[in-house]
Amino acid sequence: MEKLNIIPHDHKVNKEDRQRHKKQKPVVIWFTGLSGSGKSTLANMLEQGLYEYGFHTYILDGDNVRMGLNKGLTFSEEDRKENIRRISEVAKLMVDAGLVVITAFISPFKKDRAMARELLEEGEFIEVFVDCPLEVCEQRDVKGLYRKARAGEITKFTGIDSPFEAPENPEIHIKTAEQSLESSINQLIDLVLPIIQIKN
Ligand SMILES: Nc1ncnc2c1ncn2[C@@H]1O[C@H](COP(=O)(O)OS(=O)(=O)O)[C@@H](OP(=O)(O)O)[C@H]1O
Ligand SMILES: Nc1ncnc2c1ncn2[C@@H]1O[C@H](COP(=O)(O)OP(=O)(O)O)[C@@H](O)[C@H]1O
Repeated sequence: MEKLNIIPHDHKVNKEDRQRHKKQKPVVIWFTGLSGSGKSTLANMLEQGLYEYGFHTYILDGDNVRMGLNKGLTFSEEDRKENIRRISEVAKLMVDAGLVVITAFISPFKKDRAMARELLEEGEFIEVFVDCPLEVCEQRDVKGLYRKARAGEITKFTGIDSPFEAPENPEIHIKTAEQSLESSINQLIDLVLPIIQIKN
């Protein structure tokens, strides 16, 4: 491979400076779960809650990523991997900028989530398993996509003809078919706040 002469710069203002400035510990809160499990709903409510507490946050989700940065990527295993790789690199930059980053992607493959975790430093990757049985997601069918997938109008749909590999040891586990929305968001806020607060 051709050698690229890329030599990283040492910047005067570093990650620790930005962290002190924003008075928060930057992390990635990584939601994973089936379509319709509740990722976007919980990500939005979490961001709203953290915003009201004064934290600096940013949500990365399908709307701002698959229509922009990752436009053109499909739902093949290879493209999903590339989707997650780019999202992880962007999330890492945002952590470096001092933000609390919330990502809401199906991210169905364990090895891709492991790659995202490995890009970050110890304690910076908080995996949230938004756990909901396929039958319930299918009943919710928020976007009508399960019906289309069952009818064969969409192929490689996660849970139908494409796998979802559930996390084994997520930092946070939410069962959205068993818990109310209120209990789910309270659980999230209670677990996330102590992680991102910096004691003076
Ligand atoms: N084939 C197939 N499989 C799964 N999902 C599909 C598919 N086609 C379109 N959609 C819609 O795209 C959203 C998932 O995109 P993601 O970027 O999160 O997927 S992945 O992480 O790359 O697997 C997903 O959004 P959510 O419902 O919010 O999860 C779907 O609305
Ligand atoms: N405990 C819960 N947590 C999150 N969503 C829930 C819960 N109970 C019911 N729901 C509903 O499930 C649906 C989840 O949709 P959405 O957030 O778009 O899922 P995803 O982003 O994973 O595709 C919403 O209509 C939401 O109101």
